[in-house]
Amino acid sequence: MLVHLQGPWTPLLGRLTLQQIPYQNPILLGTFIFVAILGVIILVATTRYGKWGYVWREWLTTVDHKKIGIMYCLVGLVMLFRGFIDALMIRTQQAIAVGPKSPGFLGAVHGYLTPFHVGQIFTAHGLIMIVFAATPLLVGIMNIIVPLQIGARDMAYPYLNALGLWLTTAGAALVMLSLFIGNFAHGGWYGFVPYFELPYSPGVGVDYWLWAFQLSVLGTTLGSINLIATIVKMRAPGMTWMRMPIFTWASLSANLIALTSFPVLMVALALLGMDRYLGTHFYTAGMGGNLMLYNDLFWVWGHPEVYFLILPAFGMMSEIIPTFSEKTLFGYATMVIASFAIGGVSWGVWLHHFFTMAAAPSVNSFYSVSTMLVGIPTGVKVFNWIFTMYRGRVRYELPMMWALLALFLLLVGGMTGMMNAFASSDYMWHNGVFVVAHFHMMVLLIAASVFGAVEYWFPKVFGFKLEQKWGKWFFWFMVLGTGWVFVPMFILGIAGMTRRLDYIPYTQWAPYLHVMLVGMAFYVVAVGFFVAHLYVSLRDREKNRVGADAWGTTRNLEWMTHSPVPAYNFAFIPHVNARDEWAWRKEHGLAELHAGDYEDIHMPKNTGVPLFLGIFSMGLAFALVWRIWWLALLCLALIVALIIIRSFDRDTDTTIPAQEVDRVERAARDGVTENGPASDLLGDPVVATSSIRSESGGMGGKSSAAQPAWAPMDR
Ligand code: HEA
Ligand code: HEM
Ligand SMILES: [Cu+2]
Repeated sequence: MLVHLQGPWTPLLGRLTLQQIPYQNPILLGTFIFVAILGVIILVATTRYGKWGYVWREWLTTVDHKKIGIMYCLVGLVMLFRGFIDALMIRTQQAIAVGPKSPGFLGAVHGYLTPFHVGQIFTAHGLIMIVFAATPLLVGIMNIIVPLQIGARDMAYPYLNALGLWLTTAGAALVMLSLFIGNFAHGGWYGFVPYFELPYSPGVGVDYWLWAFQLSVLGTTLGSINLIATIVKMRAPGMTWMRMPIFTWASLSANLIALTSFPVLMVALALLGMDRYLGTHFYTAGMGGNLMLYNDLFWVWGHPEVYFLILPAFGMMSEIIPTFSEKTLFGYATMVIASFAIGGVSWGVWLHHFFTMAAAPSVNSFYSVSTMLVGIPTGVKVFNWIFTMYRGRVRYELPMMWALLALFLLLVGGMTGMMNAFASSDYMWHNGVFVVAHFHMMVLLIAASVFGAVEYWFPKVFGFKLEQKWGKWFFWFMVLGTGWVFVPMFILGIAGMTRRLDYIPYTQWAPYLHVMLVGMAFYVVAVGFFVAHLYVSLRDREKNRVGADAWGTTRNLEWMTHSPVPAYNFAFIPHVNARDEWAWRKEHGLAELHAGDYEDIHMPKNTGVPLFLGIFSMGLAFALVWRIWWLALLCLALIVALIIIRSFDRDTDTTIPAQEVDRVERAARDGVTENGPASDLLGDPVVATSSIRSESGGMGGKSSAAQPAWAPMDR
């Protein structure tokens, strides 16, 4: 039998005892066994196929923005799955635990989860979905696409880029670890004071929440510095501000929001940490602290954060809609202005998250009006997209379908957001599921844009298109799930159902809760179709190989270079002549490939330092959660030492020789080289074709210009 470990070693492990491992909980035990088996399979497979060297060289130590972006997306996808399982558990619990006679299992009075578990689940779901699923997916896509769109060879700070990835991953891993060692916070994703203070939440849950959050904040802030610097400083010659692709604009505005708001959250969490660890009183009413300070600081980040998420999603829609309407984007300049207007106003609306906290009516009115103002620039965007489609040759391929779903969700989420913005109506349903339904429309809009963007840019990154059949099933079941889960939620919200419930006494609400469970079944089927979509796409990838311009009607620079993109992105840095440069080149007959006298290309060199900084940061966070002071000091010392050692390292770059560039270019152009085929990102031989293999047709019908144009001016 496992017993509480007592003895001279106990102080060495801080608060950590064997009892903290929830082996009595069958759900967690099952999850642990599943994860352990999966882990062993991956380790054995990597060893069996001798891939450790490849994984280390090509991925773990990489500073290539494309690979870092892919890894960000993988982290986001894994966490999206975890967050989905959490949602499934909440919905199942609420469908069972309704009515006074509802049954109880596994030690719960109603349903199969205790209130403590339900609390942990919605807290983890909220935090994971926002900072470890949506954020990494968006940052990942920005990482891959922005340098390509501006004609750069990498990000401004490739090393910092890898560090951002590994810090975010460390935070995500910490949340996952809390499943199996200890527990997670159960007071909601945005935290409450004084409830999250030590006397009221003495366990490790809040500490896990605090440090995981803090690691992701650090990672995202570093990422935003990098993206801003890249966009400002690394644009190809000729790319003036108003020639910048719209997704790059969206990324710039989003990251300006991130850079100015994330540090506020860092401070908010640091002060809470000081309260918990050092006994200060920033947020307690006694000793001169102020409860409202936390709410203000948190939401001064929290609201701009949602626009940090939505602006890149808008950027994705703004790329997809013109391509599949075979037209240029309507109202480019107003799109840019609207992004910055949304970003600017986002600073002055945070109080709408606590209209009910008894501020003066004049204060509530101010924030009500400022919140509503956001509808104007957002509306500008909506009309611009509609006018882009108007009289265009709209092709309903998968990326476009996702973009249109996103547009629809924006209308529903936006209008219900406006309803929240009235302080008077918010008084009725604040803390209710109407608000939850509002923001799920918005976050599912982000998910829809991300899926659209993945469909859209996948061929650029991997060299082949995703298949369409299973992808469409996946799409339609997502639509079904969204309708069946969130329409009843709006109704229950108006009926007065509050959020975060583990038990619902009103039997009258049962039908709605059961309909929502059916919606979850649609989502589960959708996940199955998603897996089939990926599997079939990978299996049939040779059939779906594409040339540079995968969709035929693309418009920006990223479509000018090969698919998959070579390590150096562009053999020659392109010279930009127009907005929609690639469309311009196609129109001017400049889409022909010219081999040239390639030169050596100077690139950043791989390094394992960011990975180890991530690992030691996670160790530090874990030690702080459990108050294992020696481990905390050790990890801190290792982090400082690594930073110092790295700062003396002068050997941080490398050169791709001209012959190698020539080989890769020729392989991509002709599919043959003297030294064998070039490699793609998956490590397989690329058999690039000299003609495009897209079914969608090129500009004006049949596929035309497909290959990169290294025009003489591109030097
Ligand atoms: C990406 C995420 C995202 C986005 C984009 C938004 C966008 C908006 N949100 Fe939402 N919101 C959240 C995520 C998001 N929100 C989250 C996560 C919470 C809760 C957190 C928590 O408590 O856990 C929340 C909570 C929340 C509240 C607090 C409710 C409460 O706690 O009681 C309020 C109140 O005003 C609000 C309002 C709005 C408004 C007005 C918009 C606007 O930006 C919408 C603008 C869009 C449109 C209006 C549609 C398009 C426009 C037109 C077609 C033009 C014509 C229309 C008009 C001029 C009106 N949101
Ligand atoms: C498959 C899709 C999803 C489903 C079915 C789902 C379901 C739920 C449910 C049932 C809740 C609890 C509601 C309550 O308190 O009564 C919830 C809360 C929440 N969800 Fe989702 N969700 C989904 C996707 C997402 C995504 C993609 C995000 C963010 C990017 C997200 C962010 C949140 C947040 C922030 C909360 C609030 C947590 C809290 O109260 O502390 N969800 N979700
Ligand atoms: Cu808000």
